[in-house]
Amino acid sequence: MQDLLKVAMPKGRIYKQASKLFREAGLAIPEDADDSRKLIIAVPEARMEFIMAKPVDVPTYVEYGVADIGVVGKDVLMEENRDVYELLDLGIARCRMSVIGLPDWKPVLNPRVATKYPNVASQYFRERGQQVEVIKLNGSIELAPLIGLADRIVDMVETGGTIRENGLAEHEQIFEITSRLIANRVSYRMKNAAIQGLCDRLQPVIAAVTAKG
Ligand SMILES: Nc1ncnc2c1ncn2[C@@H]1O[C@H](COP(=O)(O)OP(=O)(O)OP(=O)(O)O)[C@@H](O)[C@H]1O
Ligand SMILES: O=P(O)(O)OC[C@H]1O[C@H](OP(=O)(O)OP(=O)(O)O)[C@H](O)[C@@H]1O
Repeated sequence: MQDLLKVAMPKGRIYKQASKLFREAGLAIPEDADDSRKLIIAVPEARMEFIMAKPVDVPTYVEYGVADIGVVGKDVLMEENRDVYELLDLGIARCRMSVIGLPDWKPVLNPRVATKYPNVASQYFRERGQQVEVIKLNGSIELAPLIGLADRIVDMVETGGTIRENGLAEHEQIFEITSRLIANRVSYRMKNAAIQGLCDRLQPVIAAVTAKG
């Protein structure tokens, strides 16, 4: 019998898109899992078990091997820098990471940059030879330039609605972001048939979705 795969699934905005993709790949993901508060969801027909995680924790579960594979945004992967394999670009939860500020922003010496992504932001400005003070926040990042905590922010932009409604401007686009399928290094060897089988089922679905735009 095929190995059972423990899958770290992000709760929240990625889950709906990931479960849709898995269903389109022919996996029997129960519909009632979408609105459930259960943290461990058995998906017996697909030989899977979903571990419902906070998105930022997915690479941690996978690195430690308590999940064999996981679904996670590239933003989180870059920030967390965990020792995991990145297997597939799933093409879902598409957005971008950008530098944002007031429209009339002018460069200052040693500016403050607020973000949920201190490692990515520090590296970005370091590579450009710009000295900045990075301030870590956990949400409502757009507040920072509005109330004078920071000169600029590094944050996600999807529809652009949040920056528009708050009178902010997107100064630089840093990366295009999509969600990725990641694997624990040992699981990838020990459960290779099951993991490869999943990738083989997902790939044509991803190609079709990407072709549609
Ligand atoms: N508009 C968006 N803002 C932020 N992230 C987005 C957006 N659209 C897609 N994403 C992707 O979704 C992932 C999860 O988003 P986020 O970190 O906001 O978690 P969430 O689903 O709101 O759950 P939680 O609030 O519990 O962390 C991000 O890491 C990113 O890859
Ligand atoms: O371009 P948009 O479509 O408006 O999406 C971008 C917004 O969505 C995210 O916030 P989220 O909803 O996760 O809230 P939080 O970061 O304040 O928790 C992100 O941090 C931006 O604020």
